[in-house]
Amino acid sequence: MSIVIIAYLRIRPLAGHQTTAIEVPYLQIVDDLEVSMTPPETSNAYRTRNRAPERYKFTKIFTESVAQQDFFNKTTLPLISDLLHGENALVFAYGVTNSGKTYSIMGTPQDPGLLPRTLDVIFNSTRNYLSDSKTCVKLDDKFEYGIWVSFAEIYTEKIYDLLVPPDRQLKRRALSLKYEFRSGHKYISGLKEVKVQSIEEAYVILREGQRNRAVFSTIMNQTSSRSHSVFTIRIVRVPIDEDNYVIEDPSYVTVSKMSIVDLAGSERHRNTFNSGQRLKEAGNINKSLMVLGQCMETLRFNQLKAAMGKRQAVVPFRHSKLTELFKSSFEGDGKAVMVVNVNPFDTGFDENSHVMKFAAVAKDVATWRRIHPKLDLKSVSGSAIGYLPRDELQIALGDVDDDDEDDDGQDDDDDPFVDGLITQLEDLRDKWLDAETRCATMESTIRQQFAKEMQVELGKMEEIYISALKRELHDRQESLTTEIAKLRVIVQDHDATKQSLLEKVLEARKPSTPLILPQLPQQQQNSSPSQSQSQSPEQEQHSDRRASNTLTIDNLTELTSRTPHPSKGEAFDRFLDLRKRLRRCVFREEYSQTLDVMMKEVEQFEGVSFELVKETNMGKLLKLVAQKEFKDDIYSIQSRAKQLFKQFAQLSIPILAPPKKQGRGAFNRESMVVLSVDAGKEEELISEMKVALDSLQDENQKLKTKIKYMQEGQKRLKKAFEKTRSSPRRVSSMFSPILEAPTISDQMSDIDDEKLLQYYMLEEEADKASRPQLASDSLQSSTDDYDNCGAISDNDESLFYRPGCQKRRFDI
Ligand SMILES: Nc1ncnc2c1ncn2[C@@H]1O[C@H](COP(=O)(O)OP(=O)(O)OP(=O)(O)O)[C@@H](O)[C@H]1O
Repeated sequence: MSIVIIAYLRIRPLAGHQTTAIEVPYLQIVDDLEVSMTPPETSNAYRTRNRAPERYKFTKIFTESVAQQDFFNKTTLPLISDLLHGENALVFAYGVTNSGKTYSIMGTPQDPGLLPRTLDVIFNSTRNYLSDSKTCVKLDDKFEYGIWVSFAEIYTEKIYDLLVPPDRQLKRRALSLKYEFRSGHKYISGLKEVKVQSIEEAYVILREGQRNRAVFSTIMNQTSSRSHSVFTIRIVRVPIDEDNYVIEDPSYVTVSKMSIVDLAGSERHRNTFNSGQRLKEAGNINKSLMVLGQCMETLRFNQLKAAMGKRQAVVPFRHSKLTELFKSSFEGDGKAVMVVNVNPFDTGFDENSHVMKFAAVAKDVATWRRIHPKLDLKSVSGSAIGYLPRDELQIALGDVDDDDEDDDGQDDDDDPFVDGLITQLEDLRDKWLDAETRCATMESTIRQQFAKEMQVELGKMEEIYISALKRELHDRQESLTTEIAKLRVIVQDHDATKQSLLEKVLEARKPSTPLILPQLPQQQQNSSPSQSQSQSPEQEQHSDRRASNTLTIDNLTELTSRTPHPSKGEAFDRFLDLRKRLRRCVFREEYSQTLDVMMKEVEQFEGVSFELVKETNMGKLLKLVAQKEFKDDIYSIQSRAKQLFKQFAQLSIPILAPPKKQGRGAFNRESMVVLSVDAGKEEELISEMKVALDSLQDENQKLKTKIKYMQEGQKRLKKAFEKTRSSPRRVSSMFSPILEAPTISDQMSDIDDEKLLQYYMLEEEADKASRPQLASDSLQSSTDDYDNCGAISDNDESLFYRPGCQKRRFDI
């Protein structure tokens, strides 16, 4: 049957007068079995490891409020029952200094700890006398119990007897560990074991040991927490027969022990600023606690290896006195109970985390429980043997303590040859164990070294990686900065362009440079309130003066539908080439016939536009030539250049020409509007203007056609009038307003459809009146048209209102 090491956690309360040194509590109780520890920022764990909370499980957690009695009942009482039934037990308190180990084990006179209470219960149970606590274990009354106690101290890897007072020289004799052949376990050779008959005797022994410990501490200038104290209670259980005699047969005697250990504080010497003896102490404490930790780890590994069917490693029990002594307990000979003490109020996270980690490993160690043979009391016979001191008992039980210095050695029945072989075997066994241990230690050291090196390597790699990342980041940042700078320049350029455009727009908005457009039809005027504004007289004058700079609707159209850049065409190349040749000739002063030929070429160049001249810089060159003085200018180069320059300069006039002077068909001053152009709305305005222009052109076309028809009609009307001089007065009075009226084209703007209709009516009437005499082809063809529309009578108004006819007339 496997058993695990039992681990209890006891949290020390903060004493009433104390104030905590820990600002933020790092230990939280999750439930009865689990605590969580969050590394605070000040801890090493926070700086070096991950910062996630660490969780630790225990067999049970006792909070600050637990009473000593309750703590004892739940942790140690069950072990006492086992002990009195022949099982071994180990209780040890583990924790940093000041965490409450001694308080848990010894307690105070008013509130005793586990050890005094254990003694109390043992005597309550084995004697008929009950102490005040009255806590006891129910036992079979067929046994007699002998109780022996011993008290030892392990200090700097040496074992001392606390029940031996210091001698006159104040010297302490260190005891050695011996091998008990029968059980195969180590015991402290020469340790005084005192048989106690009552609880009082036991307390006296306990106090004696504590006093000696305090004296030794003073002698050695040590503090109590620097050593491990081991109090052992040995129970010898002997059956009694029906006649109440103790059965003397040693095979029916069971010996069990319970050790209660108050371990030294587990703090590390680097945190305690020790030197000299203190450092040695710390080193040795650390050694035994470290080995204890290693043993736990190895036992745990072996457990896992066993599960995988692998070979088990040697547990380094022999590396310290503490582990060597309690090897059997950790190997399953009885229960092992660990009391983990923590003081989260004035002990740092790192120290307690170390304790917790140890506990976490130890808690999971499972060992195979050794079953002690049960006594069959029915078959017991013989005489009683009574109680014997341990050494006598050992002899009675046949134990051979080979290397015990205090023992004389051999039994008379022992064979020296066999003893020699056994010794050799022991030596070999020891050597083998040593070798195994060295091997395990080496492996562990190598692993640690390797882990350290790996850590260093990983650290380096991390550094390299981080620096590479930084470099990369820096490069990217730089390239981004450059990119941003470039973009800024572009934005600035754009801003400049925008600015200049805005300035132009503003310039255009100024009353000095109005954007003058012909009055739009009613519909468009309504859509743009600004268009309904008319010019003030000053503005009119101004616009007159600057007529050449005014952007008219014609110019606008011309500008927006300007032909592509001349440099793209073949004419441009030729003209440019011509200019280059001309310039070369002028600069070399080759005033020969060549220059004349070139001038002729320029003069005869077809399709010269203002832009072509401007883009090829021909204008400038001609100006230059015009200003140049020629000797014997037989080809009149200078005057020809002047002429050409003027001629080319005039090419620009159609584009930026002032509005056509007023006249028939031109836009009069009243029909002009001044538009203010909002920034960024130029495009919109231009497209609006285009639409307006289109509609104006349509309108214009229609009007022209109407005028043409009217003129024709007027001619015909005149003719008809001449032919019908003899007609009734009524007719002539009807025609008189028309004949006196100005020409139709002059009235163009006043003519609307209504009037046009009247003209046609008169024309028709005159036509009808003269029809008998008329035979002209033109009129005939005209009446043919009417005939096609249907019958015509004098009063037939439907002539003009019949859809087909009316449409034909108005569609023109
Ligand atoms: N559960 C507790 N309730 C009340 N007081 C306690 C408790 N635990 C410890 N103390 C008090 O805390 C102080 C330190 O405790 P203790 O001496 O037991 O610590 P320790 O771990 O044994 O230290 P060291 O390793 O130095 O021996 C003592 O004054 C003790 O009375």
